[in-house]
Amino acid sequence: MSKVIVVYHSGYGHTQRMAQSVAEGAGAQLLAIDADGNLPEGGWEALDAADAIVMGSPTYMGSVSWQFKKFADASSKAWFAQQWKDKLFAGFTNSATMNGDKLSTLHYLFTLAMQHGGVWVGTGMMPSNSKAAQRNDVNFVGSSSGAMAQTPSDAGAHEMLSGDLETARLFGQRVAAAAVRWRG
Ligand SMILES: Cc1cc2nc3c(=O)[nH]c(=O)nc-3n(C[C@H](O)[C@H](O)[C@H](O)COP(=O)(O)O)c2cc1C
Repeated sequence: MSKVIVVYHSGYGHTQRMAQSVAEGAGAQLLAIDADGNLPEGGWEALDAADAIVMGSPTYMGSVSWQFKKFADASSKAWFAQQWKDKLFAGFTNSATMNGDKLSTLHYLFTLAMQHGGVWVGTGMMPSNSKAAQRNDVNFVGSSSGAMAQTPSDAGAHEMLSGDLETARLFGQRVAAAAVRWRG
């Protein structure tokens, strides 16, 4: 069986809900980066042992949160030893605005994965962009690089749209299926 880890930071719970949906779809272990930018005990070892690492961060000022960046910088230890080479990687983010520069966040996660010598998995999903499209459709936000969710700035995590969470769940499923194929 392949091992998928979802490592994420969430300041106010929105990205955490997304992470839970991705993990549900992937059958993955969740690893939360805390408010100080640190992993729980055993976190690094779990990442070293993973076949696929799915990274999640809220979009803050057009990029990842500082807590996620602290984790990324600390991952240079694994980079030095090329410990994460040839793992699968994928990413997801949530922001308040429909665009909100979420793609910059995913690009950052992609670059981190490439620095580690990983292989990137996108959503593989068609966008919902016809006249009949509804905001709550799967992949209404329309991302191929990684899963995206959009939650209004005054909406709590419990108010996240089921369509965005379903997008995250299906994305997790795709990463898990890719990990099985990648292991051979
Ligand atoms: C410091 C900060 C910067 C933010 N920057 C952006 C941004 O660049 N684009 C955007 O659409 N939303 C932005 N937001 C809104 C967050 O992306 C949004 O509230 C998100 O749901 C937070 O996720 P979290 O609950 O997992 O922390 C920002 C919020 C904060 C607190």
